[in-house]
Amino acid sequence: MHEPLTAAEYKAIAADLQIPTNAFVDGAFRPANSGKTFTSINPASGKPLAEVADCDASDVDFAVSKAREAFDDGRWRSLAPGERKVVLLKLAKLLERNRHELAVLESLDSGKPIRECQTVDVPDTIHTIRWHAELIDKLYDNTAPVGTHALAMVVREPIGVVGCILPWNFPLLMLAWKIGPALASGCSVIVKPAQETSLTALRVAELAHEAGVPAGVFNVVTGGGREVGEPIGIHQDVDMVAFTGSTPTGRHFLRYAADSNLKKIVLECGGKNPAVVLDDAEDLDLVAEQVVNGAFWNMGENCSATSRLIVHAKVKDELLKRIGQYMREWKTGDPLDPDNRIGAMVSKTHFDKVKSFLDEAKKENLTVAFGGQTQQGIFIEPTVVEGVTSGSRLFQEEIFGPILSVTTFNTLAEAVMLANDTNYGLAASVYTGSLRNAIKLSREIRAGIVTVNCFGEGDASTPFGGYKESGFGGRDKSIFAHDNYCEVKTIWIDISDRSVDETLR
Ligand SMILES: NC(=O)C1=CN([C@@H]2O[C@H](COP(=O)(O)OP(=O)(O)OC[C@H]3O[C@@H](n4cnc5c(N)ncnc54)[C@H](O)[C@@H]3O)[C@@H](O)[C@H]2O)C=CC1
Ligand code: BAL
Repeated sequence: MHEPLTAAEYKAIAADLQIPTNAFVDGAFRPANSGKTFTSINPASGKPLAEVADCDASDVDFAVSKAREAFDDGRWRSLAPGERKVVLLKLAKLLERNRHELAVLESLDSGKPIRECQTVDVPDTIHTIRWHAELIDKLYDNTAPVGTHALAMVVREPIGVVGCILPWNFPLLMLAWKIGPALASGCSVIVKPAQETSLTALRVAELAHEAGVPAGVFNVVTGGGREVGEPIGIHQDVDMVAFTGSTPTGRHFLRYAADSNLKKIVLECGGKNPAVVLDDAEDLDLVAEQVVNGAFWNMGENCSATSRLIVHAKVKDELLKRIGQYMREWKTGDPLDPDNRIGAMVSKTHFDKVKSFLDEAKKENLTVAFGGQTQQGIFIEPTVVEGVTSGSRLFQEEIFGPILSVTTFNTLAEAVMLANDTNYGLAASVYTGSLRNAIKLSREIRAGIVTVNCFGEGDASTPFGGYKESGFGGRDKSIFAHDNYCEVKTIWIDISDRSVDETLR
């Protein structure tokens, strides 16, 4: 279904793209109230890709009023779940039909390799929308065990108007992780894409409208964090914010909620994810392949990227040799060429941040085992740095780029201590031939996702989110995500013959 095209075919699609550039509010594209735009850059070429509406608080106010209107009059929330499902499945179909265009737009806007856009970002986006659509007419409400004198119904209701604040590393997929359950549940959404990557969200909103999502239910307001994100965060009429991005920005949203209407906040933030390799790991080739994929997939611009290799001292040299071999398959270059697995960093600002960690490695006299170079433009080669200790910035800080640090240990207790020795707790991988060690480590590592003898993020049916400073308030994906977008209401119906005095007792 998601058959790859050739580089020439992708370039032909790129040349013909109709790029959406205005905000999408109340079922129509609109420029910013101020008429201002910002330039979206193609990170691979450094050239302008589009002039996008640079919205502000007045655009947010308008979008929220339309989203509220749509929520209150019930044009979406009051449909039977099965009716919302039909519309969302139609959206999935339209996404499928436009899959090549969406993949190319995503790649041009973010610098991601097209092979990943085509094989992961777009199909997983479609699958996520389908999964939540298919779930929604199979969820039952409950009755509480209160006895026969009353019927106590416990019902879920859509929470209302939801702000979805998106990052730039998976623009389509993070959109789907938020709007999938939010729209299926009956909420209205105001999506704020990252400024670096606004384009695919606009196209999806247009397709959702075509699929039959009513006007006002799915709005996209483009612009900066301070100009659009903050007004959503402090808005009195936004009931919830679902956020993916950095931990410092996540903290802002907790403050916005505290300073406004105590809106519900769900945060999916950064990670500093370990791959722990024990000396009983059975197949070091498999370990090397998985670690390389975990570290360098999406250029390491991934909150769940494997960024710390914590390896038993006995197997470190052998594993690094094999990692070096697998890294040869990870060519850096033009993201629209499906042979390349490493594209451009998302922006010059982010490139500078990631490069500063290469400089830091030099400053700390660490050994660069592989890579370590930048390439013309804002490309960074996959890099492995050895001898990193827990005090190093490379060990503690989220790099969000293709840099893997290597630290050795000698005992299991030391491995657990190192794995847990950061403020983050999103994901971890454990490589071992012992079932006992796999279970022990999976339990002792404080992270929301632990994979055994593989790297991965689960699938649509598994919750995604972190412990500690990696997350707050709920999980993305799976049936748990629906809880984020719902209030729980108790409806108590007394059917006893008792007097008021008796029922009060
Ligand atoms: N957990 C994750 O998936 C992500 C983590 N990051 C981390 O964050 C670092 C910085 O990247 P950024 O793009 O600056 O991420 P960010 O966390 O600042 O941006 C995420 C979203 O929040 C918005 N935003 C930014 N500042 C805001 C504010 N004060 N109020 C309201 N909304 C605001 C942005 O416009 C964007 O839509 C990266 O180097 C990486 O370490 C970045 C993107 C995704
Ligand atoms: N790995 C998918 C979620 C994220 O990076 O934000």
